[in-house]
Amino acid sequence: MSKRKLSRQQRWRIEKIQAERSRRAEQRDAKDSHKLAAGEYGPERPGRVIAHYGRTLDVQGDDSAASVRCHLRANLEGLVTGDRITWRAAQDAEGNVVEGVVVARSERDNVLERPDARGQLKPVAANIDQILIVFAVEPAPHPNLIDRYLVAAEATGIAPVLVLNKIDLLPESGGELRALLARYEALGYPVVATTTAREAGLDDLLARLAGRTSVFVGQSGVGKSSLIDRLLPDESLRIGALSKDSRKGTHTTTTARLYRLPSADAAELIDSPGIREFGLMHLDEQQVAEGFIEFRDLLGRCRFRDCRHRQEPGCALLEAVERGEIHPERFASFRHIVDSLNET
Ligand SMILES: Nc1nc2c(ncn2[C@@H]2O[C@H](COP(=O)(O)OP(=O)(O)OP(=O)(O)O)[C@@H](O)[C@H]2O)c(=O)[nH]1
Ligand SMILES: [Zn+2]
Repeated sequence: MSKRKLSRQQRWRIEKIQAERSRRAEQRDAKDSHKLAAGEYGPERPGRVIAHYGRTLDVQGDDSAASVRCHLRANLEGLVTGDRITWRAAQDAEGNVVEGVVVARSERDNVLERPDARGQLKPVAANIDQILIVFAVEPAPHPNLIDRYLVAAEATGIAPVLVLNKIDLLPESGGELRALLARYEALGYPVVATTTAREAGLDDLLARLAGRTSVFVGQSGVGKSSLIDRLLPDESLRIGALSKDSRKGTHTTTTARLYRLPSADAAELIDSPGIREFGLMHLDEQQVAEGFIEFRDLLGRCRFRDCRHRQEPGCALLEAVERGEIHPERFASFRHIVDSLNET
């Protein structure tokens, strides 16, 4: 295992310890809440955050299809869509669940972040299994752009999947695009080809979505909205199975929301404009290098410890390019991304 992989693991351990600390604090608070709300709320149960609006959340119990508007305990800050939580439900005289209180958050597998207006990183969604990077026959995919998305996805630790949309526009000769896709497939990335213009083509995508929580990202105009419309044809599903009262004051356009797809088994989608814009931000040179998966085993093997992989003698990456083990276009892409980081 390379040195850089280790340091990444160390970072992960620190995060884990911090998460454990806050989990304990949350558990203490949950105990207080237990006493406070004695008789008012039912027993603790597992659930998932479906959407959040400031101090209120929509929660779906693991054992139910409908979501419930929940309050948040005072010290439970920063919950996001996709968080797994513990909650307690309040029932009316007829035994219907009318509202709930969230008492604890479980540890996250991963989290998607984006900078807020002041440039501070803020979590927007958690516990995601895969990032579907959508690109299209038109507007044509720039290989560098795909690499940017892949690097950003790799930095989150969430598995990327490449989705080529608008294959109905693929010319007979579409050799260039196919070669590009084959290159990514050879690196081990799953690739799915779709079209929303024809009836065929969505089955592979549905198979990919089944049993997982996914987000769609990608450049404007590639067809993300069209794909999501196909997957969630029923507007009421999008708004969620909330009662009219619960829905009051909901900002459906800005918040990330989790949807369960009707057409695929246990498939979940988390969507929001903020997530769709996910791209390359806040990354340093080392993260970019780690984001190229074929570089990983070579990192730390250059002659110079501070090698920037430009023209240094004994550079393990340059040598791998020369041997044909790293595709020159991927390497050019790496350079391009690093240079763009230095510009800003
Ligand atoms: N030919 C063809 N056109 C498509 C396909 N999917 C989407 N489009 C068209 O491409 C255009 C952009 O589609 P959108 O779904 O709005 O793309 P988007 O990625 O959501 O774009 P933003 O909302 O800007 O991020 C629309 O005119 C769609 O009708 C497809 O499979 N084939
Ligand atoms: Zn080097």
